[in-house]
Amino acid sequence: MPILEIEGLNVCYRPERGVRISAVRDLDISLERGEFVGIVGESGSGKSTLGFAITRMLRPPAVIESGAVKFKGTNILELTGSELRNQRRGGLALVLQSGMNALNPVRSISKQLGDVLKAHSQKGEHWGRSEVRARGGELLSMVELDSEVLDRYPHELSGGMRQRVAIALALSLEPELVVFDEPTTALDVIVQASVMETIKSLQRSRGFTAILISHDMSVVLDATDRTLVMYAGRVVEDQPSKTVASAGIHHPYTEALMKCYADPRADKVELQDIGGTPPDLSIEVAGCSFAPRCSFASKVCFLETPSLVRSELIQVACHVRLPVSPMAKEVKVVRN
Ligand SMILES: Nc1ncnc2c1ncn2[C@@H]1O[C@H](COP(=O)(O)OP(=O)(O)OP(=O)(O)O)[C@@H](O)[C@H]1O
Repeated sequence: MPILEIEGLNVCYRPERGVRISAVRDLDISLERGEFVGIVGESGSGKSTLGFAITRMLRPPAVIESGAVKFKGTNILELTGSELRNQRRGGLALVLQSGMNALNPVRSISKQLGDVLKAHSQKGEHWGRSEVRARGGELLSMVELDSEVLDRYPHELSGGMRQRVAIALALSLEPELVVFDEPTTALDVIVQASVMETIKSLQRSRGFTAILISHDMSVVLDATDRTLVMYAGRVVEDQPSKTVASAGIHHPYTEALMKCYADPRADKVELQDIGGTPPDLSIEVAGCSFAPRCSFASKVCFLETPSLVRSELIQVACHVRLPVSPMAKEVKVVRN
């Protein structure tokens, strides 16, 4: 059984003043145990909304309009607060972009760890000062930090150290699924690479299932087994990460994204912007959301929303690349 199954998920934001925004649309995703899956897409494509929905951390004005998020077969969207708290142990965890936001600025790291361990303690467990320090030392060493960090406050740590502490906190309850939402975006390139190495090695050694959310295609391709490309709240492509660079079939949006990133090993790099702007998610339009920016788009693309179609290991939602609609078979493909 997959560890995570998302079925027909629709999430929107309904602010008191302002328009309704449909951030995640008709999403179906399935993750096998131990997989490391990357979710990539431009700002506003719905990646974080999805990450928050998976870990049930969405707050108003976000509303889950329909769908299911099944973790080990249980729809976590139907759990009560206390059932959800019980699920956190050995369950789901979220690591956010800035370690500072995840940490309490006025409590030392050991106190914060103690808070988490006590809040989720199980029958027979006692989290006194020495137990917390022992477990804290173990967790910090897992993320390559010295145990003296236990006595520090978040403002005394560098950005990279804070992010490592946030990862240690997330792993303290031994989650089986961890969502990393832009875990290294706020860090400089060198620290970014070393924190990513730690995440990769922890994922392999501890065997948890992981989702890495990033706008950076190269980070996702380097770290993950499988890449999902999101556009305007939908998954438009699902490929094994190692074949993305060489694959013969792509969604035109993925192709455009790939042209925006530089391979640092390449002698010469030519970058192209995608052109146009992402769609206004407050307006429901027929057809493929990428069609107005797509140089291959044809009539059918403006009329029917394409669904993900499988071709061997690849899934692409595009009338032109993997046509299923009888209408799509008749259209003339326009190439630039
Ligand atoms: N609290 C909110 N209230 C209203 N709209 C929101 C809110 N949070 C996000 N949105 C909207 O939902 C859509 C998806 O946002 P989301 O943050 O999930 O995208 P993202 O791909 O994670 O972007 P980024 O990489 O910039 O974080 C966007 O149009 C965004 O403006």
